[in-house]
Amino acid sequence: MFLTECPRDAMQGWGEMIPTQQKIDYINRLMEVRFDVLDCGSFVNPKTMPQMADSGIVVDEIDKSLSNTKLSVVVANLRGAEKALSHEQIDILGFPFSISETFQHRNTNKSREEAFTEVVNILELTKSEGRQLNLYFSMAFGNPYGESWKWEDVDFWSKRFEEIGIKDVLLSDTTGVGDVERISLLFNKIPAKYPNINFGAHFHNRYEDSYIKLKAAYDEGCRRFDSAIKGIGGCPMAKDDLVGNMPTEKVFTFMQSEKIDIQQNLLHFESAYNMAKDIFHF
Ligand SMILES: CC(C)(COP(=O)([O-])OP(=O)([O-])OC[C@H]1O[C@@H](n2cnc3c(N)ncnc32)[C@H](O)[C@@H]1OP(=O)([O-])[O-])[C@@H](O)C(=O)NCCC(=O)NCCSC(=O)C[C@@](C)(O)CC(=O)[O-]
Repeated sequence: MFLTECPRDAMQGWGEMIPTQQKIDYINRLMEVRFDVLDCGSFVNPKTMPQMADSGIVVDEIDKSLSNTKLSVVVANLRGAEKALSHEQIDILGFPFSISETFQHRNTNKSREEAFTEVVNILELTKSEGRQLNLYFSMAFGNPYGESWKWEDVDFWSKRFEEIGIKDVLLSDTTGVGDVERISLLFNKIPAKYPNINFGAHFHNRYEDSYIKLKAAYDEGCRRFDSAIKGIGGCPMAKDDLVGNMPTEKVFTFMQSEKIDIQQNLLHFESAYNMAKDIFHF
C-alpha cells in the first residue's frame, strides 16, 4: 500500500495558529514513520489560508535524512507553483482540480477550464524542474452544492488530464458525501480506463465510516490512500463545517484486519500520534 499522511490538510483550517517550530517538529516525527509521502504545506494566498503562511520555512527545516518519505505541497496557481519549486526539498506539487464547477471557483477563484489551463502551465514548469505534479480531483464523489454528479464527469476530466501527461490523481471526497456505491463505481470504472494514471483515494469522512469506505476502494483495487492522524482537518473552502480526513490509525487497523503488510514504523507512529494530541487537543 502507498500511504500519504496529510498534516497540511489537518492544519490548514485549524482555528488556533500552530507555532512554526511545532509544525516542524511534528512533521519531522512523521518523517520517522516512513510514510511514502507527507502532504506537508501549501503555497496559496496567506490571507485565505493564514495557517499555511509559514509553509516555506517549514519545508526548509524538514530533515529529509530521517527517511525516504517524499514531500508534497498544495499549489492552487502558477505563482504558488513557482514559489514551491524554489524550495529544493519539495518533491511533489499537488493541484486541487475540482469536478464541481462551484468548488473550483470557491477554492481557486477559477472556472474548471481556467484551472485546466493553469495545470498545463504548472505541469510544464514542474517537469522542467524535475519534480512531480499530482492532481486532486476534489468533489469526485459528489458535492454539497446541488450540482448533478455522474461518474462520466470524472471520466471526462481523467481523459483530458491523461492527454496532457498527468500521471497521479487522488480521487477526493472533499466533503465526505461519497457513499460506498459511488466509491465502488469510480474505482471500478476509472483506473481501468486510464492505465497511465496512478489513482489513489483522498477521503474525508466521519470516524465510524472509515472501514467501509476503505474497504469499498480496496476491493476495487485501490492501493493508495491519503489520511491524517485522528481524521483531523478538511478544506475550509468547501463548507462551513469541516468534514474530517480519513484517520490514519483507521487505515492501519484496516490493513491489519485485511492482513496487509504495514511498512511504516508503528512505534514512531504512536509517538507522532501523541504529538498530534498536543497540537489538536484530542
Ligand atoms: C488560488 C488563489 C491564490 C487565487 O486567488 P486569486 O484571488 O484568484 O488571486 P489573485 O491573483 O487575484 O490575488 C489575490 C491575492 O492573493 C495573493 N496571491 C495570489 N496567489 C498567491 C500565491 N500563490 N501565494 C501567495 N499569495 C498569492 C495576491 O498577491 C493577492 O494578494 P492581495 O493583493 O489581496 O494582498 C486563492 O484562491 C487561494 O489562495 N485559495 C486557497 C486554496 C487553498 O489553499 N485551498 C485549500 C487546499 S485544497 C484542499 O484542501 C482540497 C484537497 C487538496 O485536500 C483535496 C480535497 O479534499 O478535495
